[in-house]
Amino acid sequence: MSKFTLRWGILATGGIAEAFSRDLTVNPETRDVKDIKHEIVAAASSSSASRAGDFLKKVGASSSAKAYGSYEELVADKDVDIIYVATPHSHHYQNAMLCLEAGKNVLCEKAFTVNAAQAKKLAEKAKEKNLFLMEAVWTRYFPLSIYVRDIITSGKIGTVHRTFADLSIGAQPEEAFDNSHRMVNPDLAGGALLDLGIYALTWVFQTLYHTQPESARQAPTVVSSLKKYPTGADEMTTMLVTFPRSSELGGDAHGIATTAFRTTPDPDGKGSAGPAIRIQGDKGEVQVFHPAYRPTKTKLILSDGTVEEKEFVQPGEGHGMFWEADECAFALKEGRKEGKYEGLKESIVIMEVMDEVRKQNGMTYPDKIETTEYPTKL
Ligand SMILES: NC(=O)C1=CN([C@@H]2O[C@H](COP(=O)(O)OP(=O)(O)OC[C@H]3O[C@@H](n4cnc5c(N)ncnc54)[C@H](OP(=O)(O)O)[C@@H]3O)[C@@H](O)[C@H]2O)C=CC1
Ligand SMILES: O=C1OC[C@@H](O)[C@H](O)[C@H]1O
Repeated sequence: MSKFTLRWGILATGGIAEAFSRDLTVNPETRDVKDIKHEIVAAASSSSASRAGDFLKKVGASSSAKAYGSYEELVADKDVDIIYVATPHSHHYQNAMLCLEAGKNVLCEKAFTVNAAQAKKLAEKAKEKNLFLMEAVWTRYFPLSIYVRDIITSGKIGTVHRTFADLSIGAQPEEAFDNSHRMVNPDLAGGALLDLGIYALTWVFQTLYHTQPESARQAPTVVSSLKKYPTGADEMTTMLVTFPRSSELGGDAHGIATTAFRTTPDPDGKGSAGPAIRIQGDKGEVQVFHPAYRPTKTKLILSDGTVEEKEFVQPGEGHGMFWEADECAFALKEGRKEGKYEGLKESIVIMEVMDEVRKQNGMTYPDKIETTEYPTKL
């Protein structure tokens, strides 16, 4: 069988660019995916071509892959089908727009942009240019997430009324990050909300919004509380998200999404504290264990006494980012322009929730990273 080959360009050479690129080099057959292939054909570093070259060697790309010392050169490469944007959140809008303007399909790291206005502009540009664009929320594409969503849509736990989701990391930020680190630096759109809260929201949205019939999906309202870190970014944020639903679908549903640096839902690293995510229906609940971004364990508990625990062992080598990469390949092969398990409308609604949370709590970022002006030099 001839395989569809997706030729990747990697924009930036930091931590997640490395993890993602290594996953691209894992043979898809090790996860039973037979009809697509990934190839890294180029990488670019904003600092130097030699850094990009070292990166390509480190991740095991082919020796023919090209190394660029600017993102502009990468987007001009005719051999690149899709670009993975792996810069800090502050830069996603400018970098993704650069790719789209150059006619490239894009997979852009989370949080998609700094605000919803930027996300909308990217979506419009992708549509205008007939290009694929997806937020890289890798968790949505895990077999575990597909299993949980199937439980919900099959009605096994009845009507789902509420989801609790916590992604907190149990780190002392003063020790873990200096003030210029992207996790806490407002110039890089740092803070728990955009970096980690997005995963708590992912669980709330994929269980209370995405699992609804498309015509019934309505943007939620939110009330929130946010605690700031001395840099001005947030270190702890909690959101109560209410999804309006008709009475036939069970009436309103509540999502409680929370995130923090200093605490963790898994203090002993063994799950003794219980699940990080609880999806509650009127016939039972599904629990998902920490960490919300890369969970491997679930527990289904039904009111008839059924208890089913499941472990999702990662097939073969790799980190698990290949599932979202595969989705990009399938989408391009099939001519789809958006991700199957989180389209652009949903990414925008989630950005709107985060905008509202920041507004309610007076958390702003510098104008130059909130702007939709393109190009803007950062
Ligand atoms: N899906 C996931 O599990 C994860 C996702 N992420 C997301 O990936 C993105 C990048 O995170 P991560 O890889 O940890 O970050 P790093 O700081 O490790 O890397 C970011 C890279 O972006 C480039 N860059 C361009 N401009 C800047 C700038 N002004 N400051 C810093 N870096 C810059 C640099 O590459 P170069 O010099 O080559 O241009 C740098 O190496 C974030 O949006 C984050 O939310 C992060 C971790 C996990
Ligand atoms: O996306 C992420 O997931 C894992 C976390 O450790 C990281 O900070 C975050 O960016």
